[in-house]
Amino acid sequence: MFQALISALLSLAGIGVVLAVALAVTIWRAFFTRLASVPGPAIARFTDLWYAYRIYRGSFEKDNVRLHQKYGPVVRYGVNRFSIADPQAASIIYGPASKFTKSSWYQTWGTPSSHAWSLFSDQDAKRHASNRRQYQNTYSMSSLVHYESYVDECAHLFCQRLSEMVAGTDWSRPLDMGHWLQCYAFDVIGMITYSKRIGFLDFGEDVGDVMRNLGDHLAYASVVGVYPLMHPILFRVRNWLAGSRGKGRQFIVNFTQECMAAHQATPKAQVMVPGKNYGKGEEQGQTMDFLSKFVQKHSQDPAVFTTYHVLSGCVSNMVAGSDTTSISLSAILYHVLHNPGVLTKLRGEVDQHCPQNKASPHITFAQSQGMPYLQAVIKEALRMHPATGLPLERVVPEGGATISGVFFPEGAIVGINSWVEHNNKAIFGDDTDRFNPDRWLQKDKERIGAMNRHWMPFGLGSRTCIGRHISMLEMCKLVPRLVRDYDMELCNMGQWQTKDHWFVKPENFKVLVRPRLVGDGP
Ligand code: HEM
Repeated sequence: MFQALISALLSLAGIGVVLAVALAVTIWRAFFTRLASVPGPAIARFTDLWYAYRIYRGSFEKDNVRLHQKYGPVVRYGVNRFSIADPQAASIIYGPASKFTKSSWYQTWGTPSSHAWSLFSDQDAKRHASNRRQYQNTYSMSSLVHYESYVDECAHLFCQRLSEMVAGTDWSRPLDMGHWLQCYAFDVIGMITYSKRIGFLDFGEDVGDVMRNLGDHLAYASVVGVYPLMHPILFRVRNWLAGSRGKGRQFIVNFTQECMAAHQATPKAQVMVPGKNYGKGEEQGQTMDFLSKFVQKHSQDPAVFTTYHVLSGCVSNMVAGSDTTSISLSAILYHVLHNPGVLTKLRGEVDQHCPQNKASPHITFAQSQGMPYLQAVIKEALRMHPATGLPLERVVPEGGATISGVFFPEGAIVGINSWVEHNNKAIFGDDTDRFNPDRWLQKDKERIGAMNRHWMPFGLGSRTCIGRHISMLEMCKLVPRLVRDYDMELCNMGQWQTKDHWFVKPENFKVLVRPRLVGDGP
């Protein structure tokens, strides 16, 4: 009895000591370290819960811009987390010579095991560089132009579905354009990865619950990433509760494995695109999808390109390749429809370069590259609404770093949010709030060079988006086609609602659509 009492008192004393030490460390960090003078919300000095809560609320891209408007170029948003808005910062943090690595926030984007790396979440810079080299070729622009027919097929089906849905409705039926654009982007990824549409465009719905689980993964990983120590437990508990198919990321991994098994079991789909003239050596049957390329790489060198590389490459496509592109496509359409002057100019350019032709409705990537206004519209929309909306966090390397006049010791987490960078008037001009594609067409080449260096919808440096050429191909082909062949009107002319769980996704992007008759003005 007496012994039990002593041991209980000792345990209590132990807990008390741990709490006291934690409190002392928190107070010391908040008030007595070099970084104590960095301004920000008072509560963020003491706990990262403020940041986790703000992510959960889903509008951190706006919060982040406001923080800098209130506190200046360097802002604290967590105990050891700092957001930077300074033109000099990007090259220090993400530039070619940078030794900054990804922060622990990225851990929740992978499966909790030190061996189960993913290209996006890997914090080990050496391993990442070696793995990235393995994939780089497959994602290069020169490889991707061979996939045009895959994109054409999905663009064709997308337009067919639009026409079917609005046939005879005379503007009366609003379409959930955000959803349909995600169907398009997901089916393109299916075609490129497995030579097979997953079927979103065919059914118009969330085939196999994939979109819902992707959304679940984003919400989970973005919030729990602030406290990654919880990830190994939460990941297992969530999946155990969900049953055999798993939840969030694990569900996507399982779904990917099913797609891979189906691909390996049947010969590659041979779908010919209506209206497309296939040139010599360009037949769709000759284009190798990503999975076939990965499998070939594996059989050539199984020790270097392992079966895990094959799976991980396909999972990356599924997780990173649909929301990002559909959000960017939504942003382009939203801003174009909000600005009738831009629509008129864009349509004029498209009509001139590729007039309507029912026999051959596709717009080639090469044609899209010959339309400077289209390129400026895409760039400006991705400036106004980059798909990712949280700081791209990096850890300050050994020796520390001075950024925007503040010395950050080794281990501090610093990051730039593309929403903040794209809002910087010193880089993009005084009218950053205005959708103005012409800013990319001005004569001042130096200014354009600076804007290009700070345009970061696809990130910057060694961790820049490996899939950006895929999405550019998708956007460059679909946008001019929609503008040329359809009249569209926004249903809610006010601001749209978005949710930022890493990807800043529109929630109510409703559009009225009507096929455009040849010769119609916008
Ligand atoms: C408009 C579309 C897209 C946008 C805006 C976008 C955005 C980004 C950004 C900002 C990053 C860097 C994140 C960071 O530094 O923390 C990134 C990385 C990545 N993206 Fe994309 N992405 C897009 C499309 C795609 C597609 C289509 C794929 C694959 C098919 C893809 C796969 C990846 C992968 C694997 C990474 C990690 C690369 C690495 O760390 O080496 N993305 N993306």
